[in-house]
Amino acid sequence: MTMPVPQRPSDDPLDEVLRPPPDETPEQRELRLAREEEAQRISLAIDASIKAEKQARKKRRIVRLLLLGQSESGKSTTLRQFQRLYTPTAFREERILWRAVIQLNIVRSIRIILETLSSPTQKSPKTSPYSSPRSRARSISRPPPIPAHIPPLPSSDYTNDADFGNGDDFHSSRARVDSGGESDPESDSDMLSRSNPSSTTLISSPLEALKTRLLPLRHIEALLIAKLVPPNEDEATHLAGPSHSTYPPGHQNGTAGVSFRNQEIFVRPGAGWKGALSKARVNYPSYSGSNESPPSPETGRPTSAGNTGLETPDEPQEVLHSCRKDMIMLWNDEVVREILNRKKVRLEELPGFFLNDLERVTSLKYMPTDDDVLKARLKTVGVSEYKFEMEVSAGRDSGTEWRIVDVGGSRSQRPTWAPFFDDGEEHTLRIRFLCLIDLQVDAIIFLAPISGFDQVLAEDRTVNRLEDSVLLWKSVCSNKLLANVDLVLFLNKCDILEAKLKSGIKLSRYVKSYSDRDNDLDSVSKYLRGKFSAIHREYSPNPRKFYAFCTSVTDTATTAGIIASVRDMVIRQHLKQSKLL
Ligand SMILES: Nc1nc2c(ncn2[C@@H]2O[C@H](COP(=O)(O)OP(=O)(O)OP(=O)(O)O)[C@@H](O)[C@H]2O)c(=O)[nH]1
Ligand SMILES: [Mg+2]
Repeated sequence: MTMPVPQRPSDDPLDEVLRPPPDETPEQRELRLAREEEAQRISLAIDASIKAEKQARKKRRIVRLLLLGQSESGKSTTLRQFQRLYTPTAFREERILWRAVIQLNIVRSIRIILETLSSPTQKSPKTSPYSSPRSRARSISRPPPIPAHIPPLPSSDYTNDADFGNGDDFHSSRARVDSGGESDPESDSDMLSRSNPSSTTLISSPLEALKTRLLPLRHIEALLIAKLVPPNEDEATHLAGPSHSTYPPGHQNGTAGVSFRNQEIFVRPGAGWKGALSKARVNYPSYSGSNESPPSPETGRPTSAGNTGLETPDEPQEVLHSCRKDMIMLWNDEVVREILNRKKVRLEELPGFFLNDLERVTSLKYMPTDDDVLKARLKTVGVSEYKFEMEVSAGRDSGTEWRIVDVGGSRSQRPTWAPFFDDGEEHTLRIRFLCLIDLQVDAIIFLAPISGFDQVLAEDRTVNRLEDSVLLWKSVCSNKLLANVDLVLFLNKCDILEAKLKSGIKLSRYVKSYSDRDNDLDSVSKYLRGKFSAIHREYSPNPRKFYAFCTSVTDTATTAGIIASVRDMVIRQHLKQSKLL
């Protein structure tokens, strides 16, 4: 007699999951088999690419760096510094492409000034030096009757100097952003118009006349946006929603009635926007890398970096050139400066500031210098990897392939970092696996712009920038998946920090624990470095070295030395890891 053998449950836990459903129809079966085949194909392709990558890493040196930090922290600028140092020829050849970005940065600065002048402001003290009759008498902006109906300027990126006293270390963690105090829409117009009370028409004032003369800037702003932003990225022009234009009404073009005060033009990292510009670029056969571009044979002056067909060649530069005297007059006007000061609009500290170089950068023969390229501002969205091999001229490291991953740092962009260290969803596992384990990030450079202690995030005006950086740093340090990745901290924008401290802005006003320590660069940067170091020590899953530098990544001389140290450190780490492969 034979006994029935009981069915033993499988030892493989996946068996249960993978077993086809008992009532599967022939069509469902076919579908399932096709899906399994496709999954198998993808899996094999991934395995092949992992293998190829491993072999490549063994054969030649591939060093991978990830740049992290909040928006405007200096990630893309650091990337440009690497490119400048390691692929100088390519960097130099690309400088002309940055001219369009710089043109847009200039237009934006001028627009901020005009909007600031048109917005109502707080009551100034009776003894305000801003209303000195002498300065008014010398000013171009003497009698503009500012229309009272113009809506207030959106608050600047700077927090008010209120004591928020919420128990946190950061006074401004829930910063009140709008300028406090009593609103007095007439105080600027008082200041600007008292010397000519009879002027009533908009056009009768020098400021309004000047605004009218600057109208073409609005047109080139639209052109430049069209040129820099690919057609499928048109949300770039709608980032913050429209607000009222401060250009005089009636001027019709693509952006009529809409102000771009609050929005920033962005690009996805990678060669996309450069490609679009360079395809249209006129070649300069005799270009030798001097600071001036060679003239075009037909016109005797340089041609533009790009031509989308919307413009005559180099139209933005021609317009900027023809408006330069007015822009210079506006920026150098005493009363204008006083109003900007009073409203705490510190353009010099905003990214993409070129107003002190207007004569040079609006010249028809203008070719951006290395420093200009580093100062230009173009926001990043998405995540992208830049590969570059060191040129022979870069010295002993030539032949090493560097892969630098740049990400967009604004809050809406941070979910895109997830593949690098999110341990959440299962579908990200494979990507993380690729990025961190097999492709390996050798180090992360984390940028914390410590000059932002009195600023709020552009995308969330309730959050202090320094506090945001600290929280981000904490999450990077504590991430288990990054436990073996070296972290390098750049306490960045030290040049701006120094200027702020020198101008009398006190760190202790925003960071309570700083109390009455010296308010100078050395003391402040040491203090903040200590804070970041403590977080690193406390939150790192495993003990690891702490590398920190006080940086101004727009400064080529100091940054070259720092990048050399980082490079040596990363290569050492890389060699250590390759031995483990
Ligand atoms: N003065 C000064 N400006 C800096 C420094 N670092 C960066 N900048 C400027 O700050 C602006 C923002 O820098 P980016 O490199 O674009 O910032 P990012 O981190 O890439 O920002 P997102 O792309 O928005 O994430 C640029 O105009 C830079 O020139 C610095 O150390 N000092
Ligand atoms: Mg960027």
